[in-house]
Amino acid sequence: MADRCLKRIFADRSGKLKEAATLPFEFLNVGAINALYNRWSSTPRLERSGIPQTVRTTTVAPPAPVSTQRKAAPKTRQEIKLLIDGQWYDCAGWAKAHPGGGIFIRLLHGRDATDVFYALHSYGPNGADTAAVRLAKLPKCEAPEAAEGSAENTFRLPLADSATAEIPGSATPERDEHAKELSMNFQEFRTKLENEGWFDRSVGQEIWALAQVLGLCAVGSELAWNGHPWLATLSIGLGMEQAGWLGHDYIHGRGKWCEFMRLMPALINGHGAGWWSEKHNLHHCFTNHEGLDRDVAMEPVFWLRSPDESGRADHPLRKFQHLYSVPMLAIVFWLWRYQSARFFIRGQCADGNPIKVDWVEVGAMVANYAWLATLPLPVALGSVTLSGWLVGNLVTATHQCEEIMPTDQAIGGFGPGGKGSAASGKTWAFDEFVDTQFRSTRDAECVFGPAETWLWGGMDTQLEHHLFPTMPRYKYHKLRPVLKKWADAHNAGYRISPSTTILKDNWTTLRDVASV
Ligand code: HEM
Repeated sequence: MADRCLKRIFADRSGKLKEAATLPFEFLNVGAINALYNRWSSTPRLERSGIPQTVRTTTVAPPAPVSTQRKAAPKTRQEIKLLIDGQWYDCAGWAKAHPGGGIFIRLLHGRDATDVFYALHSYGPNGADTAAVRLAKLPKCEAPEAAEGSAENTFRLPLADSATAEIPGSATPERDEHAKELSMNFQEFRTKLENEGWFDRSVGQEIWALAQVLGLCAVGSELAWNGHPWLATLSIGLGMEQAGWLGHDYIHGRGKWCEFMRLMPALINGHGAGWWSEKHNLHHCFTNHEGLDRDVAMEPVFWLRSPDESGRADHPLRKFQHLYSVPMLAIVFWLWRYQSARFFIRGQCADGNPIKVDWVEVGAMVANYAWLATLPLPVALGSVTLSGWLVGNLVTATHQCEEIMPTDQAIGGFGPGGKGSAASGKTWAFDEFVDTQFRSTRDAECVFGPAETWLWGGMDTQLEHHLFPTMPRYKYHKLRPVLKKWADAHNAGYRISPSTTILKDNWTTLRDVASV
């Protein structure tokens, strides 16, 4: 583990990685300490998942300038290279087959993707190891060539040398340096949590969570069929709301159980896992980065930065956004239904590449509409509206009032040639993953007791979730003090506010931007 971190830090500028394990003590020239360190350095992650770790050799190959210098854009459209655990991988072929969609791989070209890889994938300790096995089979390669002076030379690795790199986006040299250190320490923290079993799922908790959703929907349906529309709407609405949070947990989760349960959101809410995963994971990888995170890209309906600040064209709606924001969020689940259906009908993912239609999921969505059709119309309409309104208000509250990161404007949002499409042939600039999470969200302290915590469905531990998306959500509250302690020790900037404050800050942000 430490090995992996050190390889990333101590790659030298000539492009050769030195014997990473000895490096931290090299300047002290104390051989005994080096020997001890070598003996004690922990097993790398791929080895722990049963995969031989070819990266961990005495002479680390290939030469990988994790530098630090600014790099050139890829020579050809096909060149896609990612750095994971100190090893460069040629991902040009893999991008086309990547189960999460090619967009994620292409956007990370030329960058250290270690943190985001372990955050999202199955790699052993979190229920499966498919992604780690796949990674070990990818062709290894050398780093993208540096070409100083090139007009395309506009990007940096996330762990760039702050003294020399030109840093686009919202990062500054000081912040970049801090982000680099944080990333290194975070990997050790993650390993510690893995070893302590934080990623293990509990059968009892899984059954209880599912029983609540099914119970509320079943009771609600019974009430609806027996002439109690108000109670039925409340019961089904809450069931759908809880299904939203539970589906979120399943889709992030790894392993057979979560994989199987990915159908649940389609069955209860008509939301497709494929569509949602792509949208939501863009939010996870590039949190609060304008142009990529669609959770903060809602103009002209919601403006999080004024046109003066963002340089984008204004719209008359902006002046009223704080007035309509809270009621308008009632359309969220309707919108997600529409977008899920459109995903299949268009057969395309965000970067325009064709998707493989999951017919079982389509069947589950059809079953959902069949169930709704058996309910009285006001109950069906009311339940979807109520659940979407609750989810919409809680989801937006945890990010909208936080720092918005103006990504390299050249990404151009989702317009033509933007979003890291194959045609763009360029490497993008993002802020570092771990640091971004601390800057882009905070935890909420529920002030109205357990009922409110239940309604938040885990979103009140938003920071824990963003750092460890594959961890079961019922572990997050216990993790909170542990994370806080770690964050304080590393000056990471852990933040928490009463839930009422967060909701108010969210609304105030909209009002302030409206009044500019
Ligand atoms: C280059 C090495 C990579 C390999 C071998 C790889 C492999 C995989 C595999 C096997 C899956 C299926 C789910 C799983 O088993 O975890 C997956 C899903 C996914 N990957 Fe990757 N991946 C790579 C890089 C990346 C990167 C750098 C990102 C993000 C920037 C990313 C984002 C995703 C997303 C969003 C999903 C979908 C998750 C879901 O459906 O819930 N992948 N990847």
